[in-house]
Amino acid sequence: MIRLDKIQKKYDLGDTEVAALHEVSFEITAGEFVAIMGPSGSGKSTLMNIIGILDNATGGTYYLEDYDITALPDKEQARIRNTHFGFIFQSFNLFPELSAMENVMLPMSYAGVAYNERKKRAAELLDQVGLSHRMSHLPTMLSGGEQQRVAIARALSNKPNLILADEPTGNLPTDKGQEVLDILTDLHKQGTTIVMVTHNDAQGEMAQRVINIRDGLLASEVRR
Ligand SMILES: Nc1ncnc2c1ncn2[C@@H]1O[C@H](COP(=O)(O)OP(=O)(O)OP(=O)(O)O)[C@@H](O)[C@H]1O
Repeated sequence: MIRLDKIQKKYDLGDTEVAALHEVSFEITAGEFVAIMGPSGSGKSTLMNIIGILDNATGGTYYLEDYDITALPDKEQARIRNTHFGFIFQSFNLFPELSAMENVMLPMSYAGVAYNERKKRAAELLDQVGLSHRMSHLPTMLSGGEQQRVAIARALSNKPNLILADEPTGNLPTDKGQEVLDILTDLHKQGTTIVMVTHNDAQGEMAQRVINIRDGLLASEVRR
């Protein structure tokens, strides 16, 4: 599904350069649950941003299904990003002026789904994450765990093949983090491919495969 071939990322800071990734190569097969682990500053978020086509590599080739992502124009990259990925971030990233329901509906409007269908699907997804009683709440009226569950419902709205989760439990207390992980584990059982950045060893153990990044290099890999 995903193949990274010698992916490099350099950030140009004018008079200096930061090399965040050095020739990272690996594949992710459809249906896998992969954890990406490594110390702070090792390049995990940079790697996730490249996989999710939120940023471009400065070297190497990224294949997603039959697409050579690195060779595509921005517009085509955006279309693939919107149709293939669901994103979950550490800081939830909900729109504060939109209700839970409207936040979940939003990506579907970008994808051209009709209003009634958007509303129906958003209600189903919020129900799936246990928030059918919170649909009209604004994010500020929701707890952190509830906000992250809205973010998961939003990530699922366009039926993505792949969920990219960057420290999804980083801002949550342990019990609420566990609820989020349980939802991700269920999604994986239903066939969704999941790539998750985590600092937490116990969470890494929930994945089938752990990719360890150190100083922008793939340091080791563990498969279960
Ligand atoms: N926009 C940027 N401009 C310049 N340097 C950057 C930028 N983003 C990241 N870096 C640098 O690239 C390296 C990798 O950063 P990255 O955010 O990918 O690490 P990380 O493993 O996700 O860290 P953390 O666990 O702390 O989130 C770091 O040295 C960081 O300072």
